[in-house]
Amino acid sequence: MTTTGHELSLLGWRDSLAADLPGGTVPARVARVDRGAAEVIAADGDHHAPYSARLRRAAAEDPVALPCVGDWAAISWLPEGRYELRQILPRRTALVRGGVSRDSRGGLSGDSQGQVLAANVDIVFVAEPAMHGDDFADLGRIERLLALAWESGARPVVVITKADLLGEHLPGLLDDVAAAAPGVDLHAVSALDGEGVEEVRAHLSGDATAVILGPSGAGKSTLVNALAGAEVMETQQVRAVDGRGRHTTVHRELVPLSGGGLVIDTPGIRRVGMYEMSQGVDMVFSDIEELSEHCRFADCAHETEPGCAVLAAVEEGELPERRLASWRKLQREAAWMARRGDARLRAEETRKWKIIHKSVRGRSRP
Ligand SMILES: Nc1nc2c(ncn2[C@@H]2O[C@H](COP(=O)(O)OP(=O)(O)OP(=O)(O)O)[C@@H](O)[C@H]2O)c(=O)[nH]1
Ligand SMILES: [Zn+2]
Repeated sequence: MTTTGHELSLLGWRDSLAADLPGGTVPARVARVDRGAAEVIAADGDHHAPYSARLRRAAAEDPVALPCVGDWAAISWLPEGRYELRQILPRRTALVRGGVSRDSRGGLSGDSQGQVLAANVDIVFVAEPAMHGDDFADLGRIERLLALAWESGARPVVVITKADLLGEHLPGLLDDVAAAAPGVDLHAVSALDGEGVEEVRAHLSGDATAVILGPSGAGKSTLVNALAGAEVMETQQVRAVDGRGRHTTVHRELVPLSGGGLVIDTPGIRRVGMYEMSQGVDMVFSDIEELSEHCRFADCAHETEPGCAVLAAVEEGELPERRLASWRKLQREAAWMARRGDARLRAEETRKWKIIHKSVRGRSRP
């Protein structure tokens, strides 16, 4: 490899990926995707890299094969004087949208609705404002985003933003949030006075990649700017000179931070609410899962069953009623997503059979 390992490691490169790099290619990290091409960051600079014909064919079969922000890609320099994105390297983690399902080996496949939104993400910051209008932080929304985060394979971290708006009530709120997010690191930040920003940044030390999920107005862009120590979100137009001396303007959704680490901030991820999340829900509500082991009936739904340890915990004030309601809601939603996924798989099977039948019929005709 002709690239300098040092710079690549700042982009989150892992040496284990080198084995999957085809000959004649160099690695580059996808900073943004457009139809049929990606903006990538390589050791020698930023490049525009249209997809190879083979990659386009693979993506037409399965949209999960499409590059997404955060992917590591193998790019090659073509004789006609441009880069081509030949293939993507195996993903460590993937944030996916509904329509994508995981097979038993953990591989992904998707229908036309399916999409991988970000790849190789280590940390999901779940941002929730301490105050949103006149309301306090929404614990149910935190639980939902945590489920999505766990599902991706990345580690969630809860960030309560706009902490300055709460004053003396902050510790009380943080207690409630901690109860809604067992086993998850929790930080309160105020971008106004810089409070807590260093603690958040510490999660990114080295080469970790993070995404920020949270409602509109949570202060996500403000936080990214605080982490970057610059107005990256407003001034995303980065002029760069590529290896061949041409100037390209790159609008990045993957932002390398000067102090190490990278943050992904994309409109697509912000807007999306539909992911597969049944395993994620179990992770978020690990306290309820634990309690349910003490229910009299193994298949207890914690509704009206006698000897229900979950209902008993609510009764005794150990488990907030709100949290049980939130679990029910997300369970229902996850079950709905799963059924939808099953229906999709069945439809896909039927379609394949029809094609096979057609070709068989076609062959048997004289
Ligand atoms: N008081 C206070 N206000 C903040 C803080 N952080 C952000 N804000 C304000 O909250 C508003 C929304 O901030 P943004 O960073 O644009 O929020 P966002 O989450 O990126 O919003 P979308 O782009 O709509 O998703 C802006 O007016 C910010 O100035 C904070 O720590 N304290
Ligand atoms: Zn029960």
